[in-house]
Amino acid sequence: MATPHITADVGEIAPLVLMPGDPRRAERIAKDILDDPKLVSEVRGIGAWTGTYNGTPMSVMASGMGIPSVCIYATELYRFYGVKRIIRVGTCGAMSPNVRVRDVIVATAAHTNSSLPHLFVPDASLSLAPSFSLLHGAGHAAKAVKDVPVHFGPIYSSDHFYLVKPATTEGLIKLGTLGVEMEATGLYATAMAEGGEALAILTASDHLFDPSQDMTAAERETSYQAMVEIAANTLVF
Ligand SMILES: O=P(O)(O)O[C@H]1O[C@H](CO)[C@@H](O)[C@H]1O
Ligand SMILES: O=c1cc[nH]c(=O)[nH]1
Repeated sequence: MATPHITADVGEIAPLVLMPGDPRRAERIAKDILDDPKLVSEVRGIGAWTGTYNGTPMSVMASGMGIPSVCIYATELYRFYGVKRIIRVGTCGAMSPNVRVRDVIVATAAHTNSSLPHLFVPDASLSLAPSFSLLHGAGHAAKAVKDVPVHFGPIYSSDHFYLVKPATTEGLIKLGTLGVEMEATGLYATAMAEGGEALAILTASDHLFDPSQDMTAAERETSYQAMVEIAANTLVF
């Protein structure tokens, strides 16, 4: 059975999924960490690979950029493919002065400027949070990573990469927000709506206030080792 955006047969995508935004990062991650990775869908260039991670079936599939895109793929995976757990492995801009480029952030909540939290329930703005069991697992998995700082805290999902409003950034930082990206809110909302589990783990690819260490486009595709190690071990925790 295919969906409008995935051509894999049911059973060809594992219940555990790693989901970067970038399709090229997805392919690299799949080939790096999965044994015997097989390409099972590539509609619109969004590749999905399935193999095993330390003997457990696991898939890697990209989400594309932005909340509408991640909502499409996550909904189809939870609703039609029996996926149980999705962990986003993305890049973000660091906001907090305590986070440096290349640090890892585990998103304990996702603030947003998107209208999505208002769409599911009339007259309510949902609190968008990851599943507790994945967050708990990430706490354990992060302990094995010694060489990269791992921060736990809220992040901000923005609908516009370039619309950075100083007053918004300042207010978010005062509330302890660690970084900005574009999908976690959509993934957390979709998991709640579809009865799945979700978490976002991010690598800071740039800093809003100090561009001196910012990653190049190539580094954003390839610098993911600590984040992916935590995410894969959390999926199987
Ligand atoms: O690196 P990925 O996972 O795509 O994540 C970040 O990068 C993209 C913007 O450049 C957005 O998708 C944002 O969320
Ligand atoms: O969405 C993103 C991703 C990386 N860096 C940013 O500033 N924003």
